[in-house]
Amino acid sequence: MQSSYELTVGKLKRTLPIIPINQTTAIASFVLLGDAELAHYAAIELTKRITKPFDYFVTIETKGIPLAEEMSRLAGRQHYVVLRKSEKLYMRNPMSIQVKSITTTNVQHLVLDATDADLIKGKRIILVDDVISTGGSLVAAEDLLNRAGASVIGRYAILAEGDAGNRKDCDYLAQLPLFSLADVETDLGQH
Ligand SMILES: Nc1ncnc2[nH]cnc12
Repeated sequence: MQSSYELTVGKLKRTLPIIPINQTTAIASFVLLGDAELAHYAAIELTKRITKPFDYFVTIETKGIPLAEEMSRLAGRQHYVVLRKSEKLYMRNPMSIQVKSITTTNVQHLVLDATDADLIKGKRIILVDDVISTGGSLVAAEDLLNRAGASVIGRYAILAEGDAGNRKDCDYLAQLPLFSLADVETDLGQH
């Protein structure tokens, strides 16, 4: 098996390194930060697919931010909301929820500033992120948004990883496989 993965997103191609994340599994590491071309192109393609009326885009810190920024501009939205990974001193009454992600070992938090919570109360939300994988971040994000009185009416990501490719409630541009670490190591050992 290969030690990198050739990703195709519409007209764009990227070579992703395959990185172990635990004893058994490796991922093709997709880092949207810094890839202005891909963020812009993916935003155009995903924004085209939005058919329902909505009020705000919401994304999850960190790698969803460039995508939400581009999609907001394209959809003519002045403001979008970022669920942060930690409380900041400048936040007013932050609301928070626990989340476990595939790429981080520790339990993380998603945090919503009360100023943003006030903004999205009773509003229709489209969640956007770079990759949907286990869905853990998405579930936590939706719980937090529901607590704030908002409802998620759409979910868009550039990539759906592993089983997320079977989800019917998310729209995405390409699928990303998960890799067995045994296969990756066998391959690396041959070079
Ligand atoms: N393949 C991947 N690359 C980068 N971040 C991820 N988060 C979940 N899956 C990922």
